[in-house]
Amino acid sequence: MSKAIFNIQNGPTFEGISFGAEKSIAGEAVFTTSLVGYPESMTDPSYRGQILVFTQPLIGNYGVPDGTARDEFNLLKYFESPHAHVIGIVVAEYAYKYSHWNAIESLAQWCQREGVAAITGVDTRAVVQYLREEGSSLGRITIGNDTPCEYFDPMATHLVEQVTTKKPFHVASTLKNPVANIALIDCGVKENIIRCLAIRGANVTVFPCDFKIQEVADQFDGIFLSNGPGDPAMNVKTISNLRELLNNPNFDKIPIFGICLGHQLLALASGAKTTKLKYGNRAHNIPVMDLITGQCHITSQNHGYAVDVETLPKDQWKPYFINLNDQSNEGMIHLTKPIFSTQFHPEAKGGPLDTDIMFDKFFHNIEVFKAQKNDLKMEQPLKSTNLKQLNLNIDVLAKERVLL
Ligand SMILES: NC(=O)CC[C@H](N)C(=O)O
Repeated sequence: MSKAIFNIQNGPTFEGISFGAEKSIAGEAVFTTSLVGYPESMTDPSYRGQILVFTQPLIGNYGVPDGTARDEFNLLKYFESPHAHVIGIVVAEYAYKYSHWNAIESLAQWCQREGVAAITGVDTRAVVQYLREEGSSLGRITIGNDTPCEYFDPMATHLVEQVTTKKPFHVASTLKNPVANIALIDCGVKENIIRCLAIRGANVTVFPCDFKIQEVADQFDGIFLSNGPGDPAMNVKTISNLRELLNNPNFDKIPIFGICLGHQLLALASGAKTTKLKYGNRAHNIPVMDLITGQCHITSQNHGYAVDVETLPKDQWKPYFINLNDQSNEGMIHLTKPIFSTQFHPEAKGGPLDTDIMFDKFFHNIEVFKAQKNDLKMEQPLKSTNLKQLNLNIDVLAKERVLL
């Protein structure tokens, strides 16, 4: 067992014990107040490049499930992507003994295999007090007698490029008659988002982040914009593709739904701005209010940026949800088109399932769209021949994300 040191740039230093990879690292230090769900959070691509501080004091007590287990859609059953994306974790007390029916290894073993630095014995309350006062900060974990890494800001890099699928892939519905064909722009999609679409009967074709969606949108019944890491403004190509899609009157009726980064990209494509929050919202119990119905929902969240609601073009969009803790924007809805987006995560994993209804709303919009297409006799089912012209024959597409 080596000693480890957790430093915050221009801030305090904490000494502890290493229980993960024997690898010193540097990144952005952020905290989550979630009580459970460390395997899901650590494999969520949105955490790419970050050092995650858990405020839940005891971490590791239920071990880590089988990261290769698959469900009926060939999606990962327990992980949100095949690998860990956090580069380090900071905990108050690591549970050296774990027990759970589906655990196959300890958190320490998994971190060691995945190259994630981990430190235990840290007063995480003090870390959070510092980050809340001073705002998100860079941090580093130094193992043993290693020379400390230089501080490094992952937000200054294009993180989405590192996590998006390298080639399109296809997740087929298990229904004999699938209800919709959805195109998903993968900026680092969580497995459970794809599941939430597939479980409702959709075929989901997943495209790399900079894929020209405007060129194939007519083949689909709905478009989904995924979550993802980093500063949303870095995604220049994706934003310009979305802008073309939004500005093309042929696509006025196609339903679009974006979650978290997807919400931010939709806002940027519409001419709005995003800003960095002081320390972000990462938790499973954040209250948001639906500004249309006045209903309050408890939501799962993981973001460091937010849409500046004042910059939303008011002739096209209105805010949909508001965060009841810090009044930040939590979603938007188009005034005339079937498009909406949420800053929070309705797919949860982990977290409360209250806002699962957002997926139902998307499918309702799809149903309306399909009925309109029928009326106008312009139904265009997903024709693999058309996609073939783009080398996208769905029958030969990969069945899972294509990593480097
Ligand atoms: N979960 C996400 O999609 C995060 C979005 C973005 N990277 C942010 O931090 O705000």
